[in-house]
Parts: sequence; C-alpha cells; structure tokens
Amino acid sequence: MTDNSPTRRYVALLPAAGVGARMAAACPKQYLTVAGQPMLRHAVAAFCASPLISHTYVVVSADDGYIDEVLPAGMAGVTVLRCGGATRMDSVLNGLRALQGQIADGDMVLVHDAARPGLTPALIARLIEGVGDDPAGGLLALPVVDTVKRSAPSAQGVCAAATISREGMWLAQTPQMFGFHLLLRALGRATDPNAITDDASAVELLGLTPRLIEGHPRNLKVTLPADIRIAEMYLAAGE
Ligand SMILES: Nc1ccn([C@@H]2O[C@H](COP(=O)(O)OP(=O)(O)OP(=O)(O)O)[C@@H](O)[C@H]2O)c(=O)n1
Ligand SMILES: C[C@](O)(CO)[C@H](O)COP(=O)(O)O
Repeated sequence: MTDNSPTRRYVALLPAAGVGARMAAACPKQYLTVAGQPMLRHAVAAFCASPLISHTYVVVSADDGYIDEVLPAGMAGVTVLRCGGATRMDSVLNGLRALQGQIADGDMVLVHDAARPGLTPALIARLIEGVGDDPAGGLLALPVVDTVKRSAPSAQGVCAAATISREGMWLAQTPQMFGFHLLLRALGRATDPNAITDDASAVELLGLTPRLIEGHPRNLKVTLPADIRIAEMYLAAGE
C-alpha cells in the first residue's frame, strides 16, 4: 500500500537536454513533432494530467533555444531547469542538486525520458502503486520476449557469437522512481557517468534491488527515425 501521508509528494523530473545524435534530425529529437506537437509536450502532459504528481521539472541544456516556445513560462505545475549536462546521468544529477532544499528527502522523484512520449497517467499510477513504500524504489520495464544474441565482429560483418538466456531479462523503461535523497546519493557516488545509463543502475550499485513494474510498449523511447511512426500509432490509439 502506498504511503498516502499528506507530507509525501511525488514529483517528476524529465531529462530533456540531449542532442538526439541517433535521430540525426535538424533539432534535438525531444522537439520533433510527434502526433501534432513537440515530443516533449506529451510526457509533460501525462504528468500534469496525473493527480498523483505534485510538480514536473524539465531539465534542458543551458543554451536550449526551443523550450521557451514549447513550454511557455509560467505553465502551471511545470518548471524548466537550465542545468543539463554532458550525459543523461549528469542532467538528472544536476536537476536533483538544483532542487535541494525545495524537495524533501522523503519525497519521491519519478525520472522520465522526455523522449518517451507514450507515457500515460495510468502507467504513472501503476508505477507508484506497484512500488508502494519499497525503499529500493522501482521502474517500469518490459520482459524480454525475443531471443537475445551477443554479437562478435567477423570478416562477414557482425555475427551471433552466443545466445543469452532471456529468462529473467527485462528492458528498462522510465519513469524510474526513487526517494529524493536516495537518488541524489546514488548518482552523486557514480564514478563514470557514461556507465550509468539509467537511474536504477546507480541505486543498484548501493546494493538495493529496485522493483520491476511492467510497463507498456507504447512507452518506447523514441531513439531512431522509425520510432516516430510507432509512437504516433500508440498516441493516436489513446490510452
Ligand atoms: N546529456 C543528456 C543526454 C540525454 N538526456 C535526455 O535523456 C533522455 C534519454 O536519452 P537519449 O534517448 O539517449 O537521448 P539523446 O542523448 O538525445 O539521444 P542520442 O544518444 O541519440 O544523442 C532524453 O530525453 C534526453 O533528452 C539529457 O537530458 N541529457
Ligand atoms: C533510461 C533508459 O531509457 C532506460 O532504458 C535508457 O537507459 C536511456 O538510454 P539513452 O542512451 O540515454 O537513451
């Protein structure tokens, strides 16, 4: 059962300071039009529509030239933080540090990729209810359903060197939810920002085992050009 004490808040933090190199578009991918609006707006709208979320923070790069048009200043429940870093981990950590003193140690932070426009209030609720009061936190994820191969280079190109058992294998999505103080401590201790590709991996390094809560394929990360059509298909279909 979730701790519904009035003092415990749930806030969202969206890292949105990437450049979208793999998308190779004219602008950072979080600002590409997806289902009729800039991609970033979809995730922000999901958090704003959730009755469980007290406030949403969006982390962009200091020189971001798009956000002021995409998220007008003074938007209710949303604050833009211009403290993005060189890696996703840096952007999240910079955002948490900027919020020290504004967020209580016991408040829960839901870190969500701005590049995942398919998030819904129902998935937010599923994560919050599924994690409950677990001090290890948790994340949305999907069980692996395909066979997994480990590749090896060869004269013929990239070949299958081994098959990895998919038993117990999951693909991490976001949001990933943790207590503010725990996440700040976990990310602050990380020695290689490039090695920490999701927030849960930093918490795992503390010896904790965050809960895996089943997400949804609609919550895919838009990484490559082909992902845009898939995201638009799900957004057109509604929740
Ligand atoms: N220095 C960075 C890198 C990434 N992100 C954010 O982290 C999320 C997931 O990262 P990814 O999908 O890798 O986005 P990019 O880094 O922009 O993509 P690429 O790796 O193709 O450049 C995105 O919302 C992205 O904006 C960020 O805030 N700061
Ligand atoms: C956080 C994440 O979306 C979980 O799967 C993923 O690790 C982000 O990776 P990226 O290379 O920063 O897109």
